[in-house]
Amino acid sequence: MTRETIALTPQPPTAEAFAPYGTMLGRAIDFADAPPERLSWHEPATDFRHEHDFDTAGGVPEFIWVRYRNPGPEIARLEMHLFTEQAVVPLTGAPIIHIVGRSLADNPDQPDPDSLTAFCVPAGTGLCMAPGIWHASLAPNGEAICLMLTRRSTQEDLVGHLMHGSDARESRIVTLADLGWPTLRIAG
Ligand SMILES: NC(=O)N[C@@H](O)C(=O)O
Repeated sequence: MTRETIALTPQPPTAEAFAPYGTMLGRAIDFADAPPERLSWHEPATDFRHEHDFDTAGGVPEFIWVRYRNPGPEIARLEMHLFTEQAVVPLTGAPIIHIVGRSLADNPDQPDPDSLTAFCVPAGTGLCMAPGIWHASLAPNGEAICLMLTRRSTQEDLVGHLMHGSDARESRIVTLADLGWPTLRIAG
């Protein structure tokens, strides 16, 4: 790899732009005219609609509360979860920069640098990643509190790895410098 730096310019999340990585949550839609399969309801005081059937591959789903404080702009590590989808929904005013990517075609345990995209995710929208999607999150505008939906066994496995160094059986975490990558950063 000859590039000095991989610089990603965050883009707004749209259903189309995020489709290679999973499902965008909270896309703009006319609640009053949502198609029947969206199981929606609209009245003067309330709108709601179906967004997504969350898939944990049979595991126990788990909500966790996440506080991101890493301002970036560099991203040192990427991680992915082998079996479960994972959704991240910013709750406070500060948007997050969520970086996602897919694995190399010939090595599922390494991200493909050419597949990376950064999204600027404001409160009120969210991203639900498919299993195997590499990711990292930055909070350049101050701490961002997020709701996260994941799989309990994946979380237990991840926390055990982070706290005690046990083998991660349900996730992969890579340090990009160990892969010989140039600096990965958010542009600007
Ligand atoms: N799962 C978890 O707790 N955190 C990471 O997966 C993350 O994306 O922040």
